[in-house]
Amino acid sequence: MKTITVLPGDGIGPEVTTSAVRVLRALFEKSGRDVQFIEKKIGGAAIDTFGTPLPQETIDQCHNSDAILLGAVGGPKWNAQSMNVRPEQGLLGIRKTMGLFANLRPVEAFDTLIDSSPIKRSFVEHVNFVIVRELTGGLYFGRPSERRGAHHEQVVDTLSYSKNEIERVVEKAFQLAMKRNKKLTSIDKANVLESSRMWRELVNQIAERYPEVTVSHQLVDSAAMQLITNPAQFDVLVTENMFGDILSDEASVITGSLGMMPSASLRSDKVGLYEPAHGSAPDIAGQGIANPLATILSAALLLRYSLDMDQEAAQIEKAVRNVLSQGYHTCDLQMEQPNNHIVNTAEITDLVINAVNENQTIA
Ligand SMILES: NC(=O)C1=CN([C@@H]2O[C@H](COP(=O)(O)OP(=O)(O)OC[C@H]3O[C@@H](n4cnc5c(N)ncnc54)[C@H](O)[C@@H]3O)[C@@H](O)[C@H]2O)C=CC1
Ligand SMILES: CC(C)CC(=O)C(=O)O
Ligand SMILES: [Mg+2]
Repeated sequence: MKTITVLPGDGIGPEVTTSAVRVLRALFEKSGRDVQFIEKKIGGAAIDTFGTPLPQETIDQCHNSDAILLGAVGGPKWNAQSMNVRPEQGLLGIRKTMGLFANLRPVEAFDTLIDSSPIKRSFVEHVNFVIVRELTGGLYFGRPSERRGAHHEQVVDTLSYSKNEIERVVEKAFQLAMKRNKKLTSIDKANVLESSRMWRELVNQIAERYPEVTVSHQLVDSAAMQLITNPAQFDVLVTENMFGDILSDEASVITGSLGMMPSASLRSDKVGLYEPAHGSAPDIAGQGIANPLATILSAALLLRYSLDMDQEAAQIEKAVRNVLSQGYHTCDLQMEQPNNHIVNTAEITDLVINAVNENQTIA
């Protein structure tokens, strides 16, 4: 039997993981797969119960899982707490403890959502790329990271990488590019940062083993602009942890909403952690209106990468497309077509499950 650990977290986290688990259960029932779901706490919810954002029982359970499905962590309730008990530390901690160094964030402009993006239709049409974000090193993990001085008048954060940390994520990005359109864009700040210069050197070295892949380098500031002005040029992007964090929220604008961007955090074996790219959205939490599609699409990635269930993954993706193409969407998406229906989190989940059940085969 396979085990999926569910970490709902905070804010809209429990709302969107509930949706994704419902879709997964429907699929497992249909395909006769024996999969158990075990829920554990992380983030603010864990601080409230255990005094820590990443309790040992959560870590142990994740280590005994085939895959992890996570909602989101954080919220204003925990913002006043000192840094070592912030909910976000739970998320960073589980990624690091599990060694999940490669975060894949696919960006696809679905036909029916093209006009939901504020970017011109001609720029967004046919866009389909994946951001590969380094996830367990870089600026979010470098030490020291602290306040200094008698009056805490100074502060330091550190961007640190070993060769191996860069090589393994770049290798993953090349492997992905080989399965796609064989185009890799590495994003850095090599005109300023030593870490970026080493990053660039290693990308060029690894490129020699992938002669079919066309490699280019872009500075992160210009890449941020080109993501909006010419997103169709991209196939696979690979970049440092914080650069990838920021660029992926920016890229979500192409999809119509942050609520449309799934992610898979991977390592060398099949175990992975799957979560939407968005946060806990405290401004809409508890209202039942969150868009669960990023988490449902993350569940599809879970099936593909951790459970070898490619066909079922494709069924979820097809179901999501079908529901959107019928004009159903949550209120974060702006749709102006005539058959436009705004629905809530539970309703869009029901529609996806119905669409999964109706489509026995993949077109
Ligand atoms: N992976 C994680 O657990 C992440 C956690 N965070 C945490 O989340 C908290 C809130 O952060 P924010 O900066 O507000 O970012 P956020 O991603 O939670 O929200 C940004 C905006 O997007 C909207 N939004 C996000 N997801 C949505 C969805 N599924 N459906 C509809 N609308 C959606 C929100 O309502 C908000 O207006 C913070 O504590 C932050 O640290 C932020 C990013 C990722
Ligand atoms: C705690 C943050 C690094 C979470 C975040 O913004 C993300 O992973 O996208
Ligand atoms: Mg982020």
